[in-house]
Parts: sequence; C-alpha cells; structure tokens
Amino acid sequence: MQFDSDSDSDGSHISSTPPRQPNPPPPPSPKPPLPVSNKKSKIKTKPKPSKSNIPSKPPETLPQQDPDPDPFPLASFSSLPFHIRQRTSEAASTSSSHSIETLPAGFFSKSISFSKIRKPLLNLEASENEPVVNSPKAVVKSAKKHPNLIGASAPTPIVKVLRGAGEGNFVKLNLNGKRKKFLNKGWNKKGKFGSGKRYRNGYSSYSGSRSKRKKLEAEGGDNEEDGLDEENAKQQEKRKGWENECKVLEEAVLAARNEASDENLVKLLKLIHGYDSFREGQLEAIQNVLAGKSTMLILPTGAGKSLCYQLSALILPGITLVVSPLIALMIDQLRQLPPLISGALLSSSQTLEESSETLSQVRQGTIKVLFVSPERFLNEEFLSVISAVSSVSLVVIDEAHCISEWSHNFRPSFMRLRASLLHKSLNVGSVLAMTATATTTTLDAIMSALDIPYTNLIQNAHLRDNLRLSVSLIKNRMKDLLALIKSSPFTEVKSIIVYCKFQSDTDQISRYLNDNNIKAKSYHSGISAKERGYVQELFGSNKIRVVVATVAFGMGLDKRDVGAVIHYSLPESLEEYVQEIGRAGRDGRLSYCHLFYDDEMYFKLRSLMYSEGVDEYAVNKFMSEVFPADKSSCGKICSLIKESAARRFDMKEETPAVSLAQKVSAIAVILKSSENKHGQYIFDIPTVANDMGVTPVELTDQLYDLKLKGEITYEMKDMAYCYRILEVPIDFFSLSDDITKWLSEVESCKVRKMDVMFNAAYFAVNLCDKMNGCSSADHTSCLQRIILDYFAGVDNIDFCKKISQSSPFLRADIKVFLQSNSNARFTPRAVARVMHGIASPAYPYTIWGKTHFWGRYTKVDFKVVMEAAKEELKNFIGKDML
Ligand SMILES: Nc1ncnc2c1ncn2[C@@H]1O[C@H](COP(=O)(O)OP(=O)(O)OP(=O)(O)O)[C@@H](O)[C@H]1O
Repeated sequence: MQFDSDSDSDGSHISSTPPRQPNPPPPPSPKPPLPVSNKKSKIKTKPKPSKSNIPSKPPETLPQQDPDPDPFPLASFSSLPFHIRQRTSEAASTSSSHSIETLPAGFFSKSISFSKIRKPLLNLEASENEPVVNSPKAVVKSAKKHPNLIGASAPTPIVKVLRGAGEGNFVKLNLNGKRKKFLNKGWNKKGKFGSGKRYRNGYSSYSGSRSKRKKLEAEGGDNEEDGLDEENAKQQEKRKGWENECKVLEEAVLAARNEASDENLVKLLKLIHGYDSFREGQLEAIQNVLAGKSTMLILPTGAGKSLCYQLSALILPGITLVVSPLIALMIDQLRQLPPLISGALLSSSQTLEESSETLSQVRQGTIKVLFVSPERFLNEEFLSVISAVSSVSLVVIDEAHCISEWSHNFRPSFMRLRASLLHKSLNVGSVLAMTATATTTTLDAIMSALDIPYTNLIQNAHLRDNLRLSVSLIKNRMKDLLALIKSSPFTEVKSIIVYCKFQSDTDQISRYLNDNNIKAKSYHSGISAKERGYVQELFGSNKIRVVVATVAFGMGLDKRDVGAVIHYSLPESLEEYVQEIGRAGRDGRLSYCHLFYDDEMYFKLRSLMYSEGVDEYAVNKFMSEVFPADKSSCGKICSLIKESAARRFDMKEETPAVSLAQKVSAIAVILKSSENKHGQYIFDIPTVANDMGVTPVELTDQLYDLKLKGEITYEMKDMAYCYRILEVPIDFFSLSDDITKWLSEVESCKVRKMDVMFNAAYFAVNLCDKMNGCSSADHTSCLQRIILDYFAGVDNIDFCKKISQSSPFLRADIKVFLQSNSNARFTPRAVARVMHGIASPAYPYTIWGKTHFWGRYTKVDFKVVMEAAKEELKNFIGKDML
C-alpha cells in the first residue's frame, strides 16, 4: 500500500486497514496517541474496506482520469520501517540493525511462490512492486485429489528464460561478420565454451542426413551414396568452423582477462557484438569493472549501458548479478544478452520450481549473468546460495537512481542494496551502478550507498543529439495532437509513442486516432498483461503506428526505430521527460520529441504531488500499529494487512478437513484458530505459525506441500507486510518527527521537479530568445541546456511563478467550508486536499467532490492552503486542538 492512497485525516490511513466510515473521522487529538493497539486482535477484527473507499490517487475533479500508477511506488509499508532505521541508526545497514525487519523474501520463499500462482505472467509492475510481502490470511479447503490440480490452479506461465533451454533462446549472433543461429550456451563450468553439439546447424542437420541415408538405403538408391558423403563432409567442415570460432572466442576472452587492453576489448566487442568500436564511456566502464573498481556509469538512454556489463560478465571469472527494478526490463535484458553468455532471471513472479531450478543452475555454476529483482536479491535463501556457491565477480545495479528518494523513481527495496551488504555478505568483486537520469543529489546518494568513489564516476551528457525537441502550448487537446501527427516531420515517422498521464486519456486518444485513420493502440497498467504484450508486439512489428501510453510503457523498450515521442501531458520531472524521449531514435537517426503543456494540467499534476504526503499525527498512528504497546514484543513476527483484494481458487471438497487435521498438525491448528465461512477456513498465517511454534515460512512450506499433494487448495487473502520487531523505539515522538520531516522533504522534492519541468516548457515557448538554433518549432538547444543544468545541479530554473502564494478569499472559503461541515473533523492537510481536489480514503470524491470548494484552489500553493486551513481550524475548534 502506498501513502498516496490514504488520507491523514485521523491518521488511521497509515494503518493497514483504516476505518472506512462514510463520514469523515473524528478530529485528531492534540498529541498523537502512544501505541496502544493490540496488533493481533486488530488484524483479526479489522473490517475489510469497501471498494468505494479504496484509496485513489487520481484527481477526482475528473473521476475517469486515473493517473497510471508509478511503476516504482514511492513509499510503502515496507519502506517506512526501513526508513525508520535509516534515520535513527548509525549502525551498519544490514537488516539486523533495523528497529523492525521486513521479513526478507527468503523467509517467505514459499509464500512468494503462492503469490506467483495467483499472478498472471505479465502483471509485471504489480508483482515486482510488491516488496517483502506475505499473505497472512489464507483460506484453506481440503481438495479433491486430481492429477491436474496444480496445473489447473497454477496458471502462471514460466517467466524464467533460461538460456539454452529451448527455442525461445535463439539469438542471432554476428560472428566474424556472419549471422548464425545458436542454441545459446557459452561458458561451461570450467570456464570453457560449450561444445559444438549445441551448434544448431551442426548436429541437427547431421542427424537429418543420417535418416536420409537410411531412407535411401531402404530404397536401394546406390547412386545417392556420393551425395551423402559430400553432405557429411560439408557438415564436418561446418563443425570444424564452429570449433575454430569457439577457439577464437575463448582465446579472445582469455586475452582480455589477462590484459584488459583497449585492443583486446575491441577485438572481443567485435566478436561478441559485431561492433567495431566502443561508444563513449563503455570502454572505461568495462576496464574499471575488470580492475575491480566499483563504478558509477551515467550514460544517456540508448547509449549502450547494457553492453558494459555484458562484456565484463563474459570476461570475469565469477557470476554477474544484475539487479533490475522491473521484470519487463529483466526479460528484455535477458533476451538481449549475447548468446554466448548464459543468463537466467529470478523474480518473485516465478513458481517455486522455477526459482529452485535457476538456483540449482547457479549452484552448478552454469549461469554467467543472473537478473534478479531487488526483493529477491535481499532474500536470505538467495543470499546464502549465492555466497556459498559461486564467486560474485560483479553486481550491476540497473536504474540505480531507484536507490535514492531524491530521484523521480524511488524504490525502497533498492535502498537496502548497500555496499556493506554487497561487500561483506557477498564479497562482491565490484559494483557497477548505471542510470541515465541522476541529479547531483541523487548521484551523491547512490555513490555513498554503494561506496563508489568520485574518481570512478563516468558521466556523459544526458541527451543524445539525434533528438529534436520541441514544445507548444496545447489548446484544443486531441485536435492539436492529430494536427501534429499529420504535419511534417511527424507525418513521415513510422513509429510514434504518445505519452499521457491518465489511463482514460490513452484509451480516448487511441480511439480518436483510429477514427482518423491512424493505427493506434493504448497501453497502460489497467489493461491485461496479455493485451499489453499484444500491443507491444504489434508495435514492435510495425503493425500499428502509434502507441498511446502512460508511464507504464517503454521502460526497457529497445525498439530502435521509434521516430517520435509526443508528450500529451506534462511529465512529472525532467528525469521522466528524459527517460521517455530516450525511447526515440535508438537507431541513431534523427527523431522528434514534442512536448505539449498547459497551465491546467500543470496545476492538476502539481496538486497530485501532495496526494502522498502524511502528517506527523498519521505517522505516529502508523508507528503505534507497527510497534505493539507490549514492550516484550521484540522478536515477534507481526503483520499489517494490505487492502488488496483477495483472489480465489476454485475449491472442491473431498477429504473432510477434520480427517486431514488428524494427519497434519498444521491443519489441526488451522481448524482451531480459524473461522469457517461456507466451508472455507480463514486464518492468519502469523497467528497459526506462532501457535504451532514455527515460522510463517515453515507453515507456508507445509501448506504448499499439502497443495502439491492435492490435499488442499487455498488462496491468500488480505495481503500484508510481515515484519519482525527487533527493537521497540524508545522515543516515538522524535522518530515520528524525523519521519515526517523526511516525508515532507521528499514531497517538496517531487513538487520542485514538477515545477522545473513546467518552467522548462514555459521557458522554451515564451522566454527563449530563439538563438543558438532555437526557433518557434525547434527548442532543442534551450531545452538541452536546461536539462544539462538541472542534472548538474545548477539551480536557475525558476523562470515563472504560476503558483500563487496567497489568495484573498482563501481563508473565508475555508471558514465557510468548515462551518458547513461542522459535523466532520479535519486536519489542515485534509482541508487542503479538498481545496485542491485530491481524494483520499477518508474524504472520497464520491462524498466530498460535491462540495463546491472541491479543487477550487489548485492554483494556490498547497502549503499555503494548509497553513490557512490550520489557522481557520484553530479558530474553529480551538487553539488547543492543533
Ligand atoms: N558500441 C556500440 N556500437 C553500436 N551500437 C551499440 C554499441 N553499444 C550498444 N549499442 C546498441 O545500442 C542500443 C541501446 O543499448 P542499451 O539498450 O544497452 O542502451 P541503454 O543505455 O541501456 O539504454 P536505456 O537506459 O534506455 O535502457 C542497443 O541496441 C545496443 O546493441
């Protein structure tokens, strides 16, 4: 659950299942209450939120317009405890020093595999954005034994793509100028290349000729003998050729391993990738890594960062781990791995069997590059397998900006990837952090977390110069877009991406474009994974010309001939803008990036920046949920139930549960500690685990075994974050204060990014003196300068101040609002949200959207509105109450 999804009105939104009264909650007490809740009973008794109250981020002034969720949600339950530690502990950053420890994925390895069973393959953002999650409630029903039970109940297709495992791993390799097909397999365990028998054109054709010979013999065709001999000779020649190529490669790799000279590396580059030379930054990065120097690599999008770890991995003796934020990205990178480099991926969307198989390959040393999600990386089982088996030569942190909360895409689980963990626990040779978008602040955070010295920073300009940038004020929305696409140079462009902020816009626009004879499809996280894959495929094969997408599209997309990127809505930051325009022109050809902007969208998006914030009162409330009042709670495993809807399996009863209980103690305990609803037993995993004296993972293991045997089926409900309390903080108030300040800084940082983005667009259109190549249709020069300044930390981007810092009627309006809703209780933030038209669970649009103050003050700074609300609330309910 994200903070964006809740209100702070009574602080309860921070709790896992806030009360969802139709009416606003009571006002906050002057001091946030100390923790008093009994966690266990709360978990049991918490009401399930009604659907209408499920928190929403969208601006409810336009109810259909749901901004697509950030693929990297800012904060979650799992993240906050983490930050608690970050803020309060000077100690080493391993999980054991946390006040609480979000239980690592390994701890719940079995339960994670359950969640996979429930997830469709390409529900990528969802599955990967789930941090350390367990489902504490399960519904168990004894099942009919059926041989296909698991298959039937486990529809998830295999995500792992183990190279060399089948046809799917065919990759074309340009070896010595010739393009040939291989069944991938490069290095074997001894560090030698695989034998020629994996060469597809070798043995398969060879055996083909044997069968042909048999057939001919049977037919008594004497005259064919000569032809067969000839064919055999050809095949043997081919095989020899392959063996020679292997030898050449092997020698090249060994030469580069012995001496990472420019010459040796260029030779290898040619052999492996078929390129004649390195691009800027690549050679230096590879040489650094091979010399064991941890390196920070900042290269523009599409500049070829992946190649740096691919080649290094081939040369280095041990395994290379690549930590990536999204499964889509991992799959894409795995596909792009040259065939001689054996690769696999591990993610929380795999079944137990799949991940076990991969881990066993890792144990055997047959995997050279392993892609892994950050959650998986922090999994205890994974860490122990990796540290026990292979030497880890290199850890690559892709999209490394996710480490920093000051980036546009903060991913809490990335933050736990710290030098101390990588070097102490895994004895990693070196770390390669890569990103295309990092401001100086973000860079500082990454480099300090990963202990990378500034001498090892390789940085190149942030924009490719084949991108032509332009901006205009949008007036007639879709008509302007259509006119643009139908005008030169866009009219000549084959593949176009149109980025929108809201899902509903993407559907509407794609319909509109199709109506106007432009083949388009929409893409956002609200459509099914299958459909998304289909759209991507259509676009990839040029069967549609335009994809109208939210931020969900494009990460990891390496369609080289995207000729234009159009921003229909203002991106939230220059980082996002740079990332998205980076999808264009990856083939090096001149490509066009047009940005539409307008004040209204800016105000709306700016207001949304405040939808995630929380107040100290809310933080306190959250803390009292996290840490039960019982001081002896150290070591206890607790859970906070997520609001996500439960999924159901189709369950049929055969063996009565009581009979099963006689055989299996877990079931006996479950029957005792669960309520039976329509034949289903609903229980709390941590509670049952505690009753049994086992860990939740042991319990879920047992359940999984029973499921494999077909004894039970079950589904997980009320997803929750599980954590173990390591230490109850002594000073809740200062801790809350720290957390609140931190959250407020993060919020301000996001708002600032939005302002900078708007100001850049405004400057290009209104203030640029149109020199240095800029014109009314081409803003490349000034935008490039603004972007470079921004990433370099030059802070001169306050060109215009559209947001008001005061309003004559604000106080009066707030007063009227409070008076007319005197039965409701508000915090200043809650009032400001109403005035900005931001819905929250306690103040949903369905109720509060009707007030005519809803969204009235989006042009006035949120903080100014909050201050005014605070003053009015003081007058209204008395000074002491705030
Ligand atoms: N030295 C090179 N010469 C020619 N092409 C190259 C070279 N290095 C990489 N490329 C190609 O450039 C394209 C983009 O590379 P890659 O996907 O690694 O970019 P990236 O920096 O990771 O981009 P992003 O940040 O957008 O993911 C790929 O098709 C790759 O094969």
